[in-house]
Amino acid sequence: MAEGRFRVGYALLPKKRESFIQDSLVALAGSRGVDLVRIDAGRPLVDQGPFDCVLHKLYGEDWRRQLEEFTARNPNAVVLDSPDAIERLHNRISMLQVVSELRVESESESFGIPNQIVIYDKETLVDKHAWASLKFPVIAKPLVADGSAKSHKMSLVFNHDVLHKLKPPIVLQEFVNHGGVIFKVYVVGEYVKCVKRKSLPDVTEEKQGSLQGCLSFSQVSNLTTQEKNDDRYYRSMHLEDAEMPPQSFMTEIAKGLRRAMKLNLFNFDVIRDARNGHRYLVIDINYFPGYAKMPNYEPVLTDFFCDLAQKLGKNLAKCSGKEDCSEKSKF
Ligand SMILES: O=P(O)(O)O[C@@H]1[C@@H](OP(=O)(O)O)[C@H](OP(=O)(O)O)[C@H](O)[C@H](OP(=O)(O)O)[C@H]1OP(=O)(O)O
Ligand SMILES: Nc1ncnc2c1ncn2[C@@H]1O[C@H](COP(=O)(O)OP(=O)(O)O)[C@@H](O)[C@H]1O
Ligand SMILES: [Mg+2]
Ligand SMILES: [Mg+2]
Repeated sequence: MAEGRFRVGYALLPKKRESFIQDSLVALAGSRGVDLVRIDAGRPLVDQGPFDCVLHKLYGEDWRRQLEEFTARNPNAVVLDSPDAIERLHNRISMLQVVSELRVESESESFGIPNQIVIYDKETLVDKHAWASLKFPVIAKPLVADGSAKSHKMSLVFNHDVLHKLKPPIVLQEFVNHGGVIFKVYVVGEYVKCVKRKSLPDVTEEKQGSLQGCLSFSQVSNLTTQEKNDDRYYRSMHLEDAEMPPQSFMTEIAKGLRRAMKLNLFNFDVIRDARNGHRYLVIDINYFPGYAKMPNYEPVLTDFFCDLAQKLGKNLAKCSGKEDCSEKSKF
């Protein structure tokens, strides 16, 4: 292994690779002694490398076995993050369970999750005892959150008459009015950054009465600028006017989640309850999200890799000046 260099192998799907592995990140990391090296998912992981660290967002039994074999042969290398820890985020109930168990002291702010139930079969869906505790409207979310397009398909349901149309297993979660703004809290090891995005508009009682059945949607916070420009609602919204949540409170929640989940790379979606401006609700946690959309993602990720190298006892040889000493040929 090259002396003084920290080799990070990455195994990512093409879409993620294209957004995350930007030349600007590769160059900056390289200038600080960190080489980002693509892992070929078509070849056994143990035949590739050497790697000090494996960064991944791939799933499946075969990949899990490959990581186990890699760790057995390279006990000093780090896998970011462990498949068992990531697995918790693939189920929308276990994902938010950790939030319910978290304790963070604050005199003025509080946090939690919206009321929700899980429904595994059609019979329970039409059994009114099952959803008697829920207040409509609710959002129906697929129980599985495995990154597939299907796992992001949701419905806003205004009354119980249309519940029979839904496909279990699903989570029925109370829709909480939040002023159409969602906060995304990005975590990279100890670094925490909160940003604002546009979300679903509030549902007023008047609107609820006039709306029939349910509305389907998918990945609202990822709508393109063009889509937002075309839409009357989004045009009328002024994201810049929304007040940010207290940074220290979000940081404490992030730290607690990181410790409890044993994850380094994730983000979580938070909304502020319109009925109580001091109450925050966590509605979603995502493994290895779109970091390229986080301000300054290159230095943040590079610092994270350098800190990791240091923790692993590796002294990095920095390049001098503007010289590019990353292993470019590997990309
Ligand atoms: O593609 P991007 O950059 O929009 O990132 C997606 C995330 O967007 P965000 O960073 O929160 O704005 C996205 O988060 P949201 O759905 O917006 O909460 C997911 O993390 C998504 O991963 P997956 O499909 O759940 O495995 C992420 O998708 P992948 O890139 O992992 O496919
Ligand atoms: N309980 C809720 N109350 C209000 N809006 C919600 C709620 N849950 C989700 N949303 C809206 O739906 C979007 C998608 O839901 P989310 O759980 O984040 O799924 P995904 O994993 O597809 O991002 C959120 O970004 C937010 O705009
Ligand atoms: Mg989300
Ligand atoms: Mg999600």
